[in-house]
Amino acid sequence: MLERFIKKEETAAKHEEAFVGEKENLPAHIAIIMDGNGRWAKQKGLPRIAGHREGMKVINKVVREANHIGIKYLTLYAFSTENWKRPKAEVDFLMRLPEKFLHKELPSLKENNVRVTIMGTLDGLPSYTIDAVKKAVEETKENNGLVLNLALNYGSRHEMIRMVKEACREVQEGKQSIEDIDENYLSQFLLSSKLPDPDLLIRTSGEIRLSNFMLWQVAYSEFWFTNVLWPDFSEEDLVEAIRVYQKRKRRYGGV
Ligand SMILES: Cc1cc(N2CCCCCC2)n2ncc(-c3ccc(F)cc3)c2n1
Repeated sequence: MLERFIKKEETAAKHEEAFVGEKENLPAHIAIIMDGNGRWAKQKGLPRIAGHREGMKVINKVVREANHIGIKYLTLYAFSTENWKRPKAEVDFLMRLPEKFLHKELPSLKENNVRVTIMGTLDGLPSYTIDAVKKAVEETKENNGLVLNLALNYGSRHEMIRMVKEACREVQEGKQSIEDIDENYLSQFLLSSKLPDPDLLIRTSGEIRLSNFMLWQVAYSEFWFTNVLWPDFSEEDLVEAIRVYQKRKRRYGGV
């Protein structure tokens, strides 16, 4: 037990050292497309759901490390509107994960002052999934530490259609003129309207695409792609992504 504690402290110290004097240029908001779970399982001759189960375990490590480093917002792409096309058995398994994750992790999230928010459409999700996420949002709403924003039943094009409809409705009701519609006005209708846009987007498993994820919000984000499959993603991978981000943002006194 002591060895594990020492190891954890050494790891934390190492990471802290990596950022000593480099706290500036930290990304306030990191968004992650947690990809590669099915491939991880296939490589090990396991069913796809084993990859999702393993992928869920990684979240806790990443949340803890992000909180430790001082990241303010962490958005994780847990389930897209396109995921409904997967086999029923896989979707049923996935829909149980929010409840499983929160049953196990909510106490430590609360202990670490993490606020849980959900970005997506809860309509159409199973009641046990809705109940679990609503409970987590309610029980962490006063926390002011890391915001863990879970994209659940989320699709950026759905979000943009909703945004346009809201704007049209306000114009129809005379609350807004067409001439005054600008980025700022439309952004208020985003599902992520209470969060700043991601500074850094990470995608695992080597895929180089956005997959209908926060298309409006990542317009000016830095992207960091890694071949690491999500179940193998580690604190060191997160630190590496942040370090690359910091190097890109370093201006050496220039503009
Ligand atoms: C559908 C789904 C899939 C899911 N995977 C595990 C992680 C790898 C990627 C996909 C599979 N995870 N992991 C955590 C959640 C979750 C969602 C909402 C919430 F409030 C708390 C936890 C989750 N939800």
